Amino acid sequence: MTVRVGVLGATGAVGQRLIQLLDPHPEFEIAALTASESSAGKTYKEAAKWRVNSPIPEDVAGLEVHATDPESVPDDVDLIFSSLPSSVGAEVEPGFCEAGYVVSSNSSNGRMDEDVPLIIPEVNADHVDLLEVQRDERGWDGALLKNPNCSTITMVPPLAGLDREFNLTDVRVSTLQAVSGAGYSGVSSMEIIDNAIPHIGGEEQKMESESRKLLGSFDGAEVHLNEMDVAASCNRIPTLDGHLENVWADTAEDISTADAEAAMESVTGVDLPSSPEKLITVFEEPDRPQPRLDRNIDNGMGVAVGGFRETTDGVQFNCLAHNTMRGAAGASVLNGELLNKRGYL
Ligand SMILES: N[C@@H](CC=O)C(=O)O
Repeated sequence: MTVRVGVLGATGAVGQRLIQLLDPHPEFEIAALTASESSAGKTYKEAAKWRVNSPIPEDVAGLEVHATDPESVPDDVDLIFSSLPSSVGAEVEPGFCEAGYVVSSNSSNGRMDEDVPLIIPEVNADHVDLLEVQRDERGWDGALLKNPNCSTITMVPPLAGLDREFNLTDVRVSTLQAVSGAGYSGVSSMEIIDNAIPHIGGEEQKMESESRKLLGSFDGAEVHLNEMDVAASCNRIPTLDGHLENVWADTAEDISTADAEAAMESVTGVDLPSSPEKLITVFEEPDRPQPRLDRNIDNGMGVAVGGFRETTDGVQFNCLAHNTMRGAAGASVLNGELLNKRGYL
């Protein structure tokens, strides 16, 4: 049965990607769009400055955009995708859940809340049942589930393979993040052309905390954070899409580069429409993965790894994923598919 879905923040960069992915989706049908007050009452085509590299879907172009409040969204919408600025998400998402809507959110508010599942389906799908605890505690008919930050999503699948086989103790990561991560008006051309910016506000803290939650264990009542120590340094570079990351991972057990590659490849896709079969592609060429060449791997939903070297206490590698697909809109859609499959809608 087709699931009727709504998109909050539909005119933004991630909102547009969501529409691109949801329009042809085999399980979902776009039924409601919301944006800021200034867009309410306009058609989507009038309200959105469409910047995605495929035409605006015809059946979406004429839909009316509503204000972002639960009263504006029809009751027969079963699932809401949210890509709101975090301050707005914090204000409105709980109201949607209280009104009975199930929300798959890309916004960063609430990701570390104890009763909010933070999910990458190929890594920790079992955490979704934290929603039972959330519903009990908050008295919601709806539910709130989050995907992680784009730079965290890039490194966690390969780390999951290492942790399962060899127990991670320390992770150090330095990122080279594309400008699309900051949105259309995030970084000006004068700031980023011929430059690199060694600061992305709040990003390091997100990588350090979210990765420990994703690789933590769920005992049916709460998620216990993984005990590994994570330190991140985040940098913006002038690529358009695709976050590249240099990772140093220390393990409790001895590990060779071949062991590391095999452990990562054991983290495969899951049985959901947007999950790639393979998930992690290992490159043997020392100069891969690269953003321009490899960000669209598995329709932008794969993770590419390479550049393996043994270190004193573990292994060093590079990883790359498409930040607005696997790292944002695609991640939310995948979580929506999980919610549907697990009967939460
Ligand atoms: N916070 C991230 C968003 C992901 O693309 C960034 O700034 O790059």
